[in-house]
Amino acid sequence: MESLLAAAHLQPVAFSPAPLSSSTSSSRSSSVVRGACRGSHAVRCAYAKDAILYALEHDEMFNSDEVIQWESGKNINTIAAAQGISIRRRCRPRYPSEGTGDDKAVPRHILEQIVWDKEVEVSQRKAKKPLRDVMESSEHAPPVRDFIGALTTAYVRNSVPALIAEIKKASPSRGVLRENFNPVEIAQAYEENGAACISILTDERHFQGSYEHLETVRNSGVKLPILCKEFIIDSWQIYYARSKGADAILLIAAVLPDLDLKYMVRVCNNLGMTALVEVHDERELDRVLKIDGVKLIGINNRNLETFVVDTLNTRMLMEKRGDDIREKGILVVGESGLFTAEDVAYVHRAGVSSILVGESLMKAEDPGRAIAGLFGKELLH
Ligand SMILES: O=P(O)(O)OC[C@@H](O)[C@@H](O)c1c[nH]c2ccccc12
Repeated sequence: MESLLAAAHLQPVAFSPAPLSSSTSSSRSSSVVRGACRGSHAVRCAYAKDAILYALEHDEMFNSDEVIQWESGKNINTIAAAQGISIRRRCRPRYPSEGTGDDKAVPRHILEQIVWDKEVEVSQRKAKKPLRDVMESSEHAPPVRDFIGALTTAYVRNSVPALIAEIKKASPSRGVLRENFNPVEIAQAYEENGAACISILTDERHFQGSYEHLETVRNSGVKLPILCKEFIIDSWQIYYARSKGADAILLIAAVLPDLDLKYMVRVCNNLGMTALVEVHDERELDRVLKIDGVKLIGINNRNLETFVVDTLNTRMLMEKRGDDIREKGILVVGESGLFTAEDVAYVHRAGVSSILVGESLMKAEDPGRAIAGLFGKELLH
């Protein structure tokens, strides 16, 4: 404890990533110290000891957004807004001595609602399984499968965009998509019909998904790499997804400020996973193109705040930034609102080499057979 308190005075602490392999006592100490570094200078000094005690007691690691708050003295929502992010974080109290200040706030749209619900969910999950335990479980997970490799091979094999086929029971925009829902049967059908990868929704509250779906599909004998489709707001979730067998994870630029994105991409890469970084507009795409280590970008045709879907979005962004993307060797996934072979050909012409499809497959009587309909031919696998 002495050394922790001493270390807490060696401020400012530059941002450094959290421990990536295991939670040793020294790595734990450093995260605790970073956790202590919050608020204005005065607040920081007054709370340093409290914060360390609190962090030790709760075994909690703080995320980069909190470090930026401390470093800049600005609230995370102010920082995020300056980057064009409209999602406000709920700012729950960290220390017993803090108040929330925005108890009466109401979410402005569905994405903000989802993120706020997610903050509650994640803090409950973390309380049950602290970071060091989840990191340890992730070390015993089944080996990571090569998500990007699977996309590239499928693209070369079929000369049409590689398919990431989604398993999604419901969505906030469309309600329940499929009553007869057996994730393993659907995954097997996707595999038999030439999908390159599988995406599985794990959010329970808004999509009726679960990590159990992911885990059972991963242990079912299906060989395709799996994307964990989540609303990631905390690196804890990445380790958790890995511990359940995920090979790739979604990071949404509309939700995560730059430093969180950078940090989380790095966590994914260090775990051998693929980060699919999702953008919806030019500003988000430009932010993401500045981040080192991004290998896969998803262009979402759906605006997550309004649900409006327009495939023109993929074309427009590829026209504007396609050269830059190709130069960096980044692969692009066209996401959402793809129902017909014409839709797929359209985004293919726009320059994408992979697509992510959920609704049109989930609504089909036979989701496996529906794949051929999407491409106008059977896929080889
Ligand atoms: O069902 P669709 O329109 O084919 O879309 C699939 C996928 O793109 C969509 O589920 C999605 C894209 N980005 C997301 C972020 C969170 C939840 C879901 C999504």
